[in-house]
Amino acid sequence: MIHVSALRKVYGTGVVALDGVDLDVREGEIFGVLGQSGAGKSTLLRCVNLLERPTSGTVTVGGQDLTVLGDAELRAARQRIGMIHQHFALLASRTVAANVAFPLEVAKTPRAERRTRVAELLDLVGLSDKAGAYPAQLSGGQKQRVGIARALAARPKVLLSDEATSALDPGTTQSILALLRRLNTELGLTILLITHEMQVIKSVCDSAATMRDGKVLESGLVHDLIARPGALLTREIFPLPEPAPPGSVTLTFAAGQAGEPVLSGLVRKFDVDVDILGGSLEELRGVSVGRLRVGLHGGETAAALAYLRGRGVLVEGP
Ligand SMILES: Nc1ncnc2c1ncn2[C@@H]1O[C@H](COP(=O)(O)OP(=O)(O)OP(=O)(O)O)[C@@H](O)[C@H]1O
Repeated sequence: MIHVSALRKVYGTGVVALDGVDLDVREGEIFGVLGQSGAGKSTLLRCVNLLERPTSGTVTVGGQDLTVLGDAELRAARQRIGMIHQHFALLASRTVAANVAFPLEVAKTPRAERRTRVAELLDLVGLSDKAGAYPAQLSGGQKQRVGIARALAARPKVLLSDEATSALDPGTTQSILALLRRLNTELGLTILLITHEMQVIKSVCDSAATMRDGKVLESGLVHDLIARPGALLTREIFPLPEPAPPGSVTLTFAAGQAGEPVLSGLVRKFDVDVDILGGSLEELRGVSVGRLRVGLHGGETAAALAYLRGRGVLVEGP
């Protein structure tokens, strides 16, 4: 649905914000781009709908290369790409309904159709009772729901989310993420979001990319990345002291394995002692994934490690 190739953005100041970014977002998935402040995430997102013109490279959305379009064609293409923002970007002097209606007015949608569509959208985000309220009378979560309704007014296939939950408390963050997941499922909406919050990646993203210094360091399906040796995402999700103590082994139990009695089998079959040095268990989109650092002593250690690998456990070290 979104294909970004060799994207480079050098600002007038000489700052290289994007330095050869490639990204593929599949139709119907939620794709999260994770990175620290200054990594280039916002620049990347703004380049995807050409709010920022890339210095070089291409951006294709729904099969259309946006970088070659003229102004009028680009305006039409942008209607198929909604966007939501960290600070909501609502018009303070307009009611909730009028905020949601705004893109429909710009698109010259007839008044009666506009009214029906606004009612549908407010119902979709659970704000039908706030149609006549002003943004100042809403909570942060409600404001973001208005932002989402407005972004979906023109029935886009793609939604871009610029740190949409960063200004919200954890409970409200979860409810907005649940809404995004529901819209993704019910409308088949493809969502590209940027975030610095690991919680966002853990709870809703199918795929993820990690950015640093204008580059994508790794990307793919979250569960595939977790199963990849040395993945940065795994280290972020399951922080363990680095470097690992000499002789220790780090085990990653990917989707579905975390509930299996693998360690007890290890002790029984190979007569090894297992020291647990650290670890944690996380839910990634509802599936348990675990990472454990252990010391193995005595018995048939090499055979024990081979057994773990044979069970599909990612074994790193010693
Ligand atoms: N309009 C601009 N003009 C010049 N430099 C810019 C501009 N916007 C961003 N930058 C620079 O580009 C780099 C990447 O910034 P960007 O905002 O894309 O990163 P980010 O990962 O989204 O960080 P944050 O979460 O802090 O916004 C930074 O060095 C930033 O200072």
